Amino acid sequence: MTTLAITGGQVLLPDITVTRADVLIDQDDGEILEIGDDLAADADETLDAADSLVTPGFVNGHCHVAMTLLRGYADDKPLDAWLREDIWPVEAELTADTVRAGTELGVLEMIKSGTTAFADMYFFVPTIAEAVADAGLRARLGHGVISVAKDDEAAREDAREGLAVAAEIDGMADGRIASAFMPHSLTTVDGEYLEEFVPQARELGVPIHYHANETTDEVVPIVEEEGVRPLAYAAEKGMLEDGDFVAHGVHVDESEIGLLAEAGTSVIHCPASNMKLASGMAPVQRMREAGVTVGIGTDGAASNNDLSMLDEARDAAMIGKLAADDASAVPAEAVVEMMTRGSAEAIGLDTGRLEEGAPADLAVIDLEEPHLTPRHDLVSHLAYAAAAADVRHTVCDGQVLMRDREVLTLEEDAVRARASEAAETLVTAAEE
Ligand SMILES: CSC[C@H]1O[C@@H](n2cnc3c(O)ncnc32)[C@H](O)[C@@H]1O
Ligand SMILES: [Zn+2]
Repeated sequence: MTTLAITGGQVLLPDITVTRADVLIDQDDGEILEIGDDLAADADETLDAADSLVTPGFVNGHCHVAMTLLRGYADDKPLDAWLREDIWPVEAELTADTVRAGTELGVLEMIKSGTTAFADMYFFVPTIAEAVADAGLRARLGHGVISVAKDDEAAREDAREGLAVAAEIDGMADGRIASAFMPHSLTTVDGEYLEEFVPQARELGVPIHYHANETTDEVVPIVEEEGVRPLAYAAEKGMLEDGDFVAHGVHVDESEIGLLAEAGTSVIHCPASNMKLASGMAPVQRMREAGVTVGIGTDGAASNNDLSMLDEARDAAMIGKLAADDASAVPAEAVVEMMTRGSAEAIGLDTGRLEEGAPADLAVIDLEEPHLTPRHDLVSHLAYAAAAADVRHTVCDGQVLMRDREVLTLEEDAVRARASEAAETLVTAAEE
């Protein structure tokens, strides 16, 4: 057995308290062996965590990772115009090569900001899976299915690809990669295709993930045409079951919150994207009170514009209070729970907690910074004050992915150069 000890740090436990302890990891199994005092002596390797907080790796519950290529390409528009006028035309020019370059840039940013697991909906998913496997992260990935603006055969082909990709990649990278069936949203995939393909995803045994109730533009047509709220419509189509998870959930009413809680379908809150696209304020406090599992996600880098879960945590706390008109709503403990275990449970990956027997996925945050001084409350610092640049080390599945701010699984300069070139190629192709 090869062992790694994280020594001298303050450790964030599953009950969201902090204690002084070392963490001993079995690197062969990728599991935490013990959390306690003086565990360095028997370890083969150590990572210094003095003056640092050892936290579960952050779990980004909803992303489009290769959209790093479109960071800053189109800003300051609402969702529908942004997608139709800017994003979808350029995404039509994506290739496996450009998606690989964008994914590498995205996972590099994730590792540098302490994220060890994420859920992602995009195109060229086997290529994304390979890049995630090589970088050493954990992910649940799916091909985003869209039927609008396609003829019947093209729409079916897209849905068939969604199922085939889910079957192909599930369990890759020694189980670090899982899959899901991912219809883009309830308004961009026609009901007939949902009825045909969702049961096939159930047979495959994978969860369903989709954008839901993100803007009022997505709610009104369903209410008008179907006579029910969007999540009641989703339930009719078999898309609201235990293990399923929806992104955004901004415009959900009490009846839909009840449906989510009853079904065991989770919500991934994307506060930065919701603010930037002016989509609205999700009722996070209300959903949590009703027993809905809520995780946190960045959405893509084109609507955020970064992939830092620490930024997202602060945004979630701030907008959660505003939405509830209550400064005690969505407190620091809730945010820290949502960005770790909450997201992990929502996307169905076994991670997000530091305890014996749990997967060894963690980040070490350097506390020796002016903005993290004094240290009254480290949970508060994680929710409100820590930033991506404070992450010293990142470990996933027992493997050190970043040591002393140096990423070991990717060559940073080369990744940035390839991504810049791919972004240029993509945008040029879209302009021709
Ligand atoms: C079909 S793959 C995923 C698809 O989703 C687009 N997208 C990015 N951000 C959002 C968002 O906030 N709401 C809805 N759709 C979004 C992305 O550009 C891809 O086309
Ligand atoms: Zn999204």
